[in-house]
Amino acid sequence: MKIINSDKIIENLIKKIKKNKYKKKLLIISQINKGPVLAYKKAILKRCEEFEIDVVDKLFSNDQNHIDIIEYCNKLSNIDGFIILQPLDSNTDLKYLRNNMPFNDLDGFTYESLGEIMDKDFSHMPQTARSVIKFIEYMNIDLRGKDVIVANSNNVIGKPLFMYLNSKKATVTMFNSKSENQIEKVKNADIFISAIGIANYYDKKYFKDGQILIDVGTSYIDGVLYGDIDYESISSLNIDLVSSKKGVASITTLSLIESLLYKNS
Ligand SMILES: Nc1nc(=O)c2c([nH]1)NC[C@@H]1CN(c3ccc(C(=O)N[C@@H](CCC(=O)O)C(=O)O)cc3)C=[N+]21
Repeated sequence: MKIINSDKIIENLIKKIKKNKYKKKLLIISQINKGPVLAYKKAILKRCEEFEIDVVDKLFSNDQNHIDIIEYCNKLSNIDGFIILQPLDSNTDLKYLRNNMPFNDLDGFTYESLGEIMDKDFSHMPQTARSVIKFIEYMNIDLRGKDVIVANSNNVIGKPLFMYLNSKKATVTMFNSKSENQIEKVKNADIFISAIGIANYYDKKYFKDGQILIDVGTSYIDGVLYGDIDYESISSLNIDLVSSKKGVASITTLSLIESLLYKNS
């Protein structure tokens, strides 16, 4: 098992970010202030401080909703990009927000961005999917003709990655929670990308020599980070692995900032 870590990707992203000469302002919208949302916000704020990027960190309360959010946004000026940290409160209408957010979309949120992705324009790709692509590019993987399985079917990982991989002429299978015969299917794949969020779910019986595995899962149990794949059980296989540690999650924040600085519309 060979572990591919993010060190070099991070180094290159930081170099690129430091080259930027223009002052930029990021809008972060959230409605809950704990768990993974808070963890991500703190990671973003820390990097923004490091790179002297202005931030509007706006936390809405649970009795506010999409109308309050859009009203607030329409009064703001000089925003260069936004991210809405999910989930929002269930009373906040995502559809309304996807139709009405007035700023540059950095995390594949708006219907316009989602529509572009369907049309092979990946400039507003969600950052988690973008970070998976950064690893694929870093590993120099030729996707043409490859059998790729994506174990995730949501709007920020599975569906955008499906469109991207398809555009690169891979043969893509997207799993969902009802997918059957997974062992047989995963075993026959060239590349397996997992984001199910169940610790150590995929073990040795799913894999074989020569495969490339990208584990996007991050489950915390008693403060310890686990991926979807049981690394210990596959350690003797000849596999290239992007593990959950020093993996996809470790570059999403920098990728977000890269998009803020270099993708203006
Ligand atoms: N619209 C939206 N997009 C998201 O991508 C999104 C979201 N909402 N809601 C919450 C979850 C959670 N999530 C995290 C990502 C990185 C760290 C994190 O800690 N990153 C560290 C590094 C961690 C490591 O080194 O592995 C960093 O970037 O410096 C935490 C949490 C994103 N999410």
